[in-house]
This record gives sequence, structure tokens and C-alpha cells, in this order.
Amino acid sequence: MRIGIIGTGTIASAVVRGIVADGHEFTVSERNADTAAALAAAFDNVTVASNQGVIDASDVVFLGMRGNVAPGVLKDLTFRADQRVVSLMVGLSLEEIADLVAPASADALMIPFTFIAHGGSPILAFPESALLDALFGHSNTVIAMPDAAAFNHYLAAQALLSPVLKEIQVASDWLGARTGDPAAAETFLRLLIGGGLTADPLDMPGVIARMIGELSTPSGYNARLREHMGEAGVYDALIAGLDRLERPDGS
Ligand SMILES: NC(=O)C1=CN([C@@H]2O[C@H](COP(=O)(O)OP(=O)(O)OC[C@H]3O[C@@H](n4cnc5c(N)ncnc54)[C@H](OP(=O)(O)O)[C@@H]3O)[C@@H](O)[C@H]2O)C=CC1
Ligand SMILES: O=C(O)[C@@H]1CCC=N1
Repeated sequence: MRIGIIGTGTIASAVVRGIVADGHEFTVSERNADTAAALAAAFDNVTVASNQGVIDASDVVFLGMRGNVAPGVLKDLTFRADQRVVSLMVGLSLEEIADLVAPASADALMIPFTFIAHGGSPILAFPESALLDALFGHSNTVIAMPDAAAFNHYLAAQALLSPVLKEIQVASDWLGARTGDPAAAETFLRLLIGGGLTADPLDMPGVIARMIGELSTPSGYNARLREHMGEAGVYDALIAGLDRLERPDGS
């Protein structure tokens, strides 16, 4: 397949790396220049072109710009009716993308995570897309949303990722400062948090509740820290923050 990227940034670069060995031809936009050059230097099947050059060379075009710049960029570009477009961007609906890329078809909105570069990423998709299943399903989990509202709820919920990472970083720094071995501290906490969550089959219900139950030794370290965090309002703040993400003005 001939795949184009407009907006060769953090997430688009990870997407390319994730499927670059699958026999496709990639044309990536010259912005970001360093990222585009790095991809072209690393892979024989990646070429750099102008935005219009990307479109002209591709069957499928991924949009990896930031949502706020996309309308101004896309209005000056010409798509073909035989093309399909996938948006990686937050902030523009499928209908808005469709208007901006006509006469090409807006195939799907797609939210991957940077570890798609290695596989194993959940990928939020709306609507269900045979194209995304074919391109990414072999090494990632494509989760298709039934409607735009569900997509937007999942989009808010995925924001949990970086606060969780921040907590791990704070605890890792705390541990490393005490032991004098920050690298070992980070390795331990990555294994601790990451290993358990996917150890059970993904279709098994109630895994998190069971794990919390298993970590509830009365007066144990886990029980005490969990209660402390609850008393400090962390879980209430999380719900309030998720609700806030869903309000149009973010208030
Ligand atoms: N980061 C992530 O993990 C994820 C991000 N997203 C979403 O994807 C979108 C991009 O995010 P991210 O990759 O982090 O952002 P980046 O800033 O890393 O990437 C945006 C890219 O767009 C390029 N760009 C800017 N203007 C133009 C233009 N006129 N023509 C072509 N390209 C242009 C930028 O180039 P330059 O550097 O030269 O300005 C940059 O390479 C956002 O909407 C984000 O919400 C979705 C899933 C995950
Ligand atoms: O959270 C965001 O705004 C986007 C989607 C995933 C990463 N960045």
C-alpha cells in the first residue's frame, strides 16, 4: 500500500515505525524536517515530500498535525476521490475531516499510543475500519467505537495514562533517592505496574477489582497508601478531571 503522512511528528513517526517492515511505501511530509529525515535515513521505503507531494504519492493518507493547524493546512491541498484518509488528530470530528479532505473519503479517526512503534498498543478507532484492522491489527489491539460519543469518552479516559506515569515517576524518584540506584528503581516499578495488568487474559472481567482485593492485607502497605491517597482526594480529583475534559470549554 502507498501510505502518506502529513504532519510527521511524534505520533505519526511512531505509526510509521510500527508498520514500516510490512511492505508498504511511505511518503512523509517534510515537517518536522528532523523527524522526516530520520525516518528516510533509517528506512529505504520512506521518502520525504511536500504536503501535496505526499497526497499525490499515496492511496491512504494519515493526518498527524495538531488539530488546530489542520484546517488551514488542508484547505490548500487537493485530494483524490480514490483516497482514504485517517486522522490521528484530536479536536476534529470525522465530519470535519471529511469536509476538509473531500473528495477523498475520511475512513476513520484513530488514537494510537507511541508504543505502537513496537506493537502492543491499544488503538481507538471510530468508526470500525477494515483498513485499520488490516494495517495494525496483527500487532496491536484495535478497539472500534460504535459512535462518536463513545470515541470521545474513551479519548478522555486515555488521559489517565500520563497522570499514572507521573505517579510512577514520583515514586521512582523517591525510591531511587533512598537506594542510590534510580535505574533499578524505575525498572522495578515499570515491571510492577506493567506486568500485572496484562498477565490475565484481556477478556477476563473484574481483573482490577480482584487485584485490589489481593492487595488489601489489613494495615498492609498497599491498603494504607491507597487509603491515604483517597483521604487526600486523589480519586475524587480524577473523576472531576475526567468530567472536565468532556466539557466543551474545559471549565
Ligand atoms: N503524542 C501522542 O502520543 C498522540 C498524539 N495524538 C494527536 O496527534 C496530533 C499530533 O500530535 P503529536 O504527534 O504529539 O504532535 P507533534 O507536534 O509532535 O506533531 C505535529 C507535526 O505536525 C507538523 N506540522 C506543523 N505544521 C505543519 C504543516 N503546515 N504541514 C505539515 N506538517 C505540519 C509539525 O512539524 P514542525 O515540528 O515542523 O512544526 C509536527 O511534525 C495531535 O492532535 C495529538 O493530540 C494522538 C495520539 C497520540
Ligand atoms: O491526550 C491527547 O491529547 C493525545 C491523545 C493521546 C496522546 N495525546
